[in-house]
Amino acid sequence: MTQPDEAFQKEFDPQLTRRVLRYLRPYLRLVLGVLVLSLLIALTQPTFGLIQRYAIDHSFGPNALSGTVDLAGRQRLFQILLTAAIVYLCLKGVEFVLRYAATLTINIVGQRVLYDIRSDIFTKLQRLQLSFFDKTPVGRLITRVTSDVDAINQFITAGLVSLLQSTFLILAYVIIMLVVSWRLALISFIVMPVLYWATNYFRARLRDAFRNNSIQQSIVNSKLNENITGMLTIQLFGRENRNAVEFDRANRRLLNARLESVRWFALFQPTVSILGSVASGLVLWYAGDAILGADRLAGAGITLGTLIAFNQWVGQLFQPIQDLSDVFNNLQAAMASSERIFGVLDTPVTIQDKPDARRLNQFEGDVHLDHVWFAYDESVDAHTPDDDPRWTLRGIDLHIRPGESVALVGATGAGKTSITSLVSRFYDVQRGAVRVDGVDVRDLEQYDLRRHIGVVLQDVFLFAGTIESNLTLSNPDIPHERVVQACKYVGVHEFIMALEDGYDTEVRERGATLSTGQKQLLAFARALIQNPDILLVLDEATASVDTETELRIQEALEKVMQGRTSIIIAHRLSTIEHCNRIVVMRRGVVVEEGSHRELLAQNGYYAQLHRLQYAQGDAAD
Ligand SMILES: Nc1ncnc2c1ncn2[C@@H]1O[C@H](COP(=O)(O)OP(=O)(O)OP(=O)(O)O)[C@@H](O)[C@H]1O
Repeated sequence: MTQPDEAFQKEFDPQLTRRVLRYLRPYLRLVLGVLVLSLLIALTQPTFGLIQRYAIDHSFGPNALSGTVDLAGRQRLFQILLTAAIVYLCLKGVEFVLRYAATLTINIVGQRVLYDIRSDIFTKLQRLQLSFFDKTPVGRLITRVTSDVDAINQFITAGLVSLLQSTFLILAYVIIMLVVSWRLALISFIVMPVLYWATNYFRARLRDAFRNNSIQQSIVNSKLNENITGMLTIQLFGRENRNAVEFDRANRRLLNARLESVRWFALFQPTVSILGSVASGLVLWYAGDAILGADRLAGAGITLGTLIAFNQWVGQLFQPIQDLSDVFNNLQAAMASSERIFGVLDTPVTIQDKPDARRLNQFEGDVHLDHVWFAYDESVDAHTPDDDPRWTLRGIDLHIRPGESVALVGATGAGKTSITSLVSRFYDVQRGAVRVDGVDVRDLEQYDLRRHIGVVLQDVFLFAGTIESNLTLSNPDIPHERVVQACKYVGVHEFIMALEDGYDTEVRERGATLSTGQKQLLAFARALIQNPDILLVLDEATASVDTETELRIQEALEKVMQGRTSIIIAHRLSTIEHCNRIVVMRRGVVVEEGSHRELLAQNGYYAQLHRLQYAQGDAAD
């Protein structure tokens, strides 16, 4: 996806270039190979003109054409022509092999570097803390791993290599032309600076036009997407006409952008072609003058063969000059992409294991939030005043004993989910500590901590794969019997067996074909199979299921909670009445605590919430 807010180009930056070049280090031999191959290709190129020149001057020279050569002489001349043709062909064969080897090698290097960078980004993304993903849109990260990485490939194949190859070729042509006839060479070079400038100019205009094209295209795409997915709302609110006008505006901008690029494109090729004709014309005029015997050019050594060879060289010199004019643009585009890629790679990992992090094989399941103050905003620190509005949790004290079930309730945004995120150490607290089995989670290995915590998310995430692999999370050590046992336990076995391939049914489009309730039950089964010591359930999903499914989920939840420390977030208070303890939160603080009965008896905030929900329930009935 195009990111209109991101820069496409950046000035050449030697430091960034050095960092990209570092990725070439493991492939130094291949890079040297490309260098040698490019040099050899550059050397073969002007040779074709030389062979033709030799053949023409020796076979069709003035003597041969004047008719004064006898038959034996003619045969000898033909022999020369034949030899020249064979050498020409052989050399073309060599050129084919060289080009094949060069293209293959450079692309192998380019692709390997891409592979390395993609792996580096992926590894980094996996280590980065959740707060990074809160701030960075998914589309942008995907662009890093796809198009930005491709721009680095451009940097290597179209940038660096093209720079080398074009420079070698230009040097080879210029030297051979100067050696064969310096006068004709200088005449031919007159057009080259104009060609370089024109190519630069047109390519820059074309690139701008293409960029504008893709921006306008992405605007049209997102308008289409919005209109198609939101068609119900659009028709309900009668927004068709207004949306049509908006779409037409975007569509027209796309049309204009496309026409703009067509205009430049239509000018580009004819301009190059005219410049080529001017160069050929100049060569023809000057060489013809010399061949036809102008006195002032006597001794210039220009023959018919030289004329034909020069005509060819001039044409061939155009390509590397055009390529060269594009090299710097390619490099600049790659600069912007590399900067963005290194931006991700350099993001500091704030949540990481201490060198002496403790390992815990068995968890009791004691969870203690000890005077916890927490804010998502990274500019908040331990010294930020208590009344700062950026605090999400303000001095939470909550001790949950092993095997105890605690429900967190409160209005939306009160900080319930934040508490569960802190127990898994997805974020670090600014003040106080979160302790599991008496150990600060910051002193534990993250892998160990999370291995013992089972989380049932409100939006159950199903991966591409079978139902079974989704339940075991692709762990081959979990036997099928255990999976079936867990599914029977939470009451989802019959449903799975009714599917086309039972446990081997492929989950499509992240389980779009499964109902919310079914996904929730699968999530419970998954949690059971992983057998965690601490269970976090974010069960808002029950809010959107029917009463029967809710009862089944309720039953499954009770079973899953048995014997383990559980923290449950529920919006439906009926779900959590049976919990050992209910913690009521409001704006980041705990306002009430106790069992369902105790809280009702207190007649405070919980009782109020409870009354409200029952009133709603009655109204709905
Ligand atoms: N990843 C995040 N980055 C920044 N702010 C966040 C993030 N997650 C939550 N918040 C903010 O923190 C506050 C507490 O959110 P939290 O999700 O903990 O509330 P909650 O009680 O679980 O609400 P709900 O019942 O709606 O899920 C809210 O104001 C929310 O906007």
